[in-house]
Amino acid sequence: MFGPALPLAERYTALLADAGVRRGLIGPREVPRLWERHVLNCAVVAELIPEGADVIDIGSGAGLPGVVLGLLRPDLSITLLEPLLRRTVFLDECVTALGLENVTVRRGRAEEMRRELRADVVTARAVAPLPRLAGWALPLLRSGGNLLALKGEQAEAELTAARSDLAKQRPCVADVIRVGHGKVDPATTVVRVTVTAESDSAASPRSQRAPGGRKKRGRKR
Ligand SMILES: C[S@@+](CC[C@H](N)C(=O)[O-])C[C@H]1O[C@@H](n2cnc3c(N)ncnc32)[C@H](O)[C@@H]1O
Repeated sequence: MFGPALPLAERYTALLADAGVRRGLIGPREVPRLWERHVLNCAVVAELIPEGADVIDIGSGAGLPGVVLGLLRPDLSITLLEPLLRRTVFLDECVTALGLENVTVRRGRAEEMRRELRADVVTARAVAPLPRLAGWALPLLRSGGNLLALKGEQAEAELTAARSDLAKQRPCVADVIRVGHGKVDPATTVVRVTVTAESDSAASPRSQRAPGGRKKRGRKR
């Protein structure tokens, strides 16, 4: 699945198992299942993200899924958004160690970034219940953009309970999809919320750029 990025994925997994565990960012019991349950589980989400997209990963923690997406997809421009210093220090170290020129670490809370950040895709894994997460993520999305929330088996129930909340926040459609069949078991469950076309007078010209309109950047290995 990783192709030429496999050595980077292995290096990142080793960083999680070593410094990630020592600094309390990953539980020691997760080490035997880091690859299957964490790295692969996040990697399969890449197939939902269009070429050249700007991505914000809210609540990156130790870098899941943002670092995995960044190393797998050099075409993406990824912002790892994380409020806790201890975690942003680790994320900066990962970005440097892996030479990820397409990944930027930003310390802050998602709800405080409305004026500063815009993206085609927002990802989040294990960060907040859907209504709260959508309240943080939807203002950061360009029209037509997607929130991809990695959720557990209760995703359908969570979405059903959250639908009216979502509709109040911004015009959108939402569904639950499972990605990575045959690559990861169980497949990764994603709640996808797509912002539908709207007349958004607050949108900046930048916010209306289509994915892929950005010049590609190379990666230093
Ligand atoms: C349970 S951890 C999940 C980390 C990672 N996404 C993962 O799956 O391993 C939740 C993360 O969300 C971050 N977080 C909490 N509130 C946030 C907010 N308002 N904006 C951005 N991140 C937030 C926390 O600091 C923490 O790192």
